[in-house]
Amino acid sequence: KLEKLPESLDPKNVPLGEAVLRHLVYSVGKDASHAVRRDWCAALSLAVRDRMVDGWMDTTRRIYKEKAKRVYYLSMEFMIGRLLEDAISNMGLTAEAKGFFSEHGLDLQEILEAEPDPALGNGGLGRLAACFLDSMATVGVAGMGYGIRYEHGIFRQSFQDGWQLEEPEDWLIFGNNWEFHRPEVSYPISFGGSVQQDAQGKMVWTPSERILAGAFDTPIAGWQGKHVNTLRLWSARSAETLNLHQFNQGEFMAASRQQVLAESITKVLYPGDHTAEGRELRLKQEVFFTSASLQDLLHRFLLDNKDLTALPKHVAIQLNDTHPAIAVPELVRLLVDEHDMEFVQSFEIARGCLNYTNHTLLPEALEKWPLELIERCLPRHLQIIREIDNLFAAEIRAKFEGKDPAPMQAIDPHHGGWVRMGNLAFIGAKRVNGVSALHTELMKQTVFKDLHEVYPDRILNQTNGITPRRWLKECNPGLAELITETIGEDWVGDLSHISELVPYAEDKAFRDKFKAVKLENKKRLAAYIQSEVGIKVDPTALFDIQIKRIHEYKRQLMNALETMALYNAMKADPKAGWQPRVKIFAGKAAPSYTLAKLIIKLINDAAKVINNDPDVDGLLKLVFLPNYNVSAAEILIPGADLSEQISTAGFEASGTGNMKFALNGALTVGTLDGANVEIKEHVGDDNIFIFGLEADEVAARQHGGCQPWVTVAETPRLQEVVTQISSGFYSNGDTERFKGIVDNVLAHDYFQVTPDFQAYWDIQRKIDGEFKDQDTWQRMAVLNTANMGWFSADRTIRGYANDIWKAL
Ligand SMILES: CCc1ccc([C@H](C)CC(=O)N[C@@H]2O[C@H](CO)[C@@H](O)[C@H](O)[C@H]2O)cc1
Repeated sequence: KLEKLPESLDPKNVPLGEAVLRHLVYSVGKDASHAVRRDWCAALSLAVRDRMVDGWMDTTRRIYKEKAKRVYYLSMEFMIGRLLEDAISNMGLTAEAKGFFSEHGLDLQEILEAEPDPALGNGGLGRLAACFLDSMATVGVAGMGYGIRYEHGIFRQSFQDGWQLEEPEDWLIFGNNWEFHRPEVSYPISFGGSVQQDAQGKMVWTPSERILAGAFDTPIAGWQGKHVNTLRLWSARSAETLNLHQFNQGEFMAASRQQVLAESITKVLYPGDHTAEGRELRLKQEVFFTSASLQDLLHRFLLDNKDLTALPKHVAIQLNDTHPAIAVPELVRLLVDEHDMEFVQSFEIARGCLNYTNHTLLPEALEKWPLELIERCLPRHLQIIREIDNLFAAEIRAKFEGKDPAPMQAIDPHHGGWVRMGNLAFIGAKRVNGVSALHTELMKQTVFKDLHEVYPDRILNQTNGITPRRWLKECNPGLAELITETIGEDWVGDLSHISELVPYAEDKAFRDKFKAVKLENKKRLAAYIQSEVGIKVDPTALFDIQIKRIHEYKRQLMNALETMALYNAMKADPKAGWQPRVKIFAGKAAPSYTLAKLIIKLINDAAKVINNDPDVDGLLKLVFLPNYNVSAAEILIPGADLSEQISTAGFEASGTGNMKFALNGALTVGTLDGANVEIKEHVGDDNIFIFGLEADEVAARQHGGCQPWVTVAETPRLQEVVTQISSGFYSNGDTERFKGIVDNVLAHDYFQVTPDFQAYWDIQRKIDGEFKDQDTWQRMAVLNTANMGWFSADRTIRGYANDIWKAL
């Protein structure tokens, strides 16, 4: 009877401003005259959330009614960024919100910036998951994100004398206005103990540790709020309550020991991007959210289905890399141990639902857990993994005479015994995909070569994408308005329409407007740089930006070395008519990654020298912005002229920053790596700057053993810079400080900086020339924006839905 609420309660019938004021007073408990920006931010968030709830319930009701196939996206990371501007835009409330606040002399932009940025991810993988949530809700997939509600996301980065400092990130300190706590949704997660066989021969696991997973739901509205899906994040708490007796004895620590231990599981995100640290707590985090998610989706399935053999018809599960790969034995365990199903049938059901996406080929990023740890923490899962390996081996022996299954199995008995999560995920999945065409081919030729031979149709490609809502409509309103006034607004919901801009590349008037928008964005970025690091940059200079996690394969070092060589050349002849450049870096290094942290220090030390040298004032500035995150990217990307995508070919699985820059009218300088290859195919060879060794050449050199010191000696500009660095030129004469970098480059140079340096220098000089011819440059820039339609995450999600999930 209460299904349909009285009209008067429908938030759509209350002007947004009134709803904001009502929440300010009755939800936030502040009156307008004393409210600060954060209070208005909270009130506006609650008012906008109200508008999403009806759509949310409608979507849920529709999914149940239509028995739509459900998609569950399991990810250890969701780098969702601030949600308010995105929700306002997707719900079509931007104008109304702007109007209300300017009416009251308040600036909506300032209120939006009062929202904390929930950095629940490290980098590409986490942000992709967030873009996918937006696209699944926009395209109308019944998709649900499952992850961890970390109390602390990726660390806050600051610099002390140029060195990276890490501090805990505190996104929840003022509460979270978007989530709904679901205390009634709670699942037990078990660890340790032992497994016995009962009289009926059934395996019974008696865990030594049990904690509870509690659900927190965040509504995810798609474009125009047509569909509102759910992001369910799990938080750990103890199954036991406080030990009151101990507490009264004053043993406060002992009394809350269980609570502290349990809550530590969802306390903080592991900051390792590409380095599997192999810590027990990390394994527990992976098991915790995976088990809670599988228990929850089975519970939901059984609400209106009885026959678990039908699960694959109604449910598709996507494993975001190997981090939730324990899902393979865990789903089998739940079906066998808790639903009394037969082992082989349970494995078939699990394999019918599970799909695995690989995001990296870096050996150190491929997770493998010590057998003894799995034995100790997950004795029942290990039994099941062994049975899966046996089933797999039998299948291989049956199908491939004389083929040894051992190298492909999950368990590697050698070197003390390991469980290889990549193999486990591959064996337990129906489909395995890479994230760019090149990466998927390399997966077949390298890490999964033998598995690909035995399962030739299992691997397919789904090239990454980005949501055009956050990464154009919201972060670059100037360009969005220009596009909409030129070709209408259909591009927001369907980015393939943006190709209607192609003819305007030939339209001088349009190019000038395009350029004017870019200049405004560069001025905004210049103000941000001034406020963040106190460096004044000229918005008419060429803004050359490299923003991403710091990693040797992403080659921030090669960019820094080229910058130092440019500095030398400018100093040698300041009047040579140089194209003024602002080199902008940003990105975090994993705290344990010393070489990456040393590269940050080198760039900061070089900046001190270059930015204070009057000889190159107005010609060259070097900036390293602290604490790069989603919100910073939303200011940096619209203000870029040049996008640095210079990874060692074969190492960047896809990249997604490359897509964001090109969509916002920046030109790419890059290698034929990851999705750069496909960006080149779509924007055209003349509208991108490609250089360097290709993946097969890199592989040949890495296996062939190269002599980087010889290459340096043969590359004068590089030699000069390397000599300067090792002589202490950038370190007040301290010849030791950057020894780690110099020795590494000269001796190993595994990531091929030395052989690619000259080509990189040459193409940068070519770019100087091209930028001077602004008409040509703007034509190329318009053609980049106009040809990026395919890189919408809506296209990617439709690919997953049609080729993998069968869910549309
Ligand atoms: C276990 C530690 C760990 C943590 C995160 C990861 C991620 C897979 C690293 C990552 O973010 N990979 C990036 O994924 C993006 C989305 O597909 C790609 O665009 C990037 O090329 C890839 O580096 C590996 C290992």
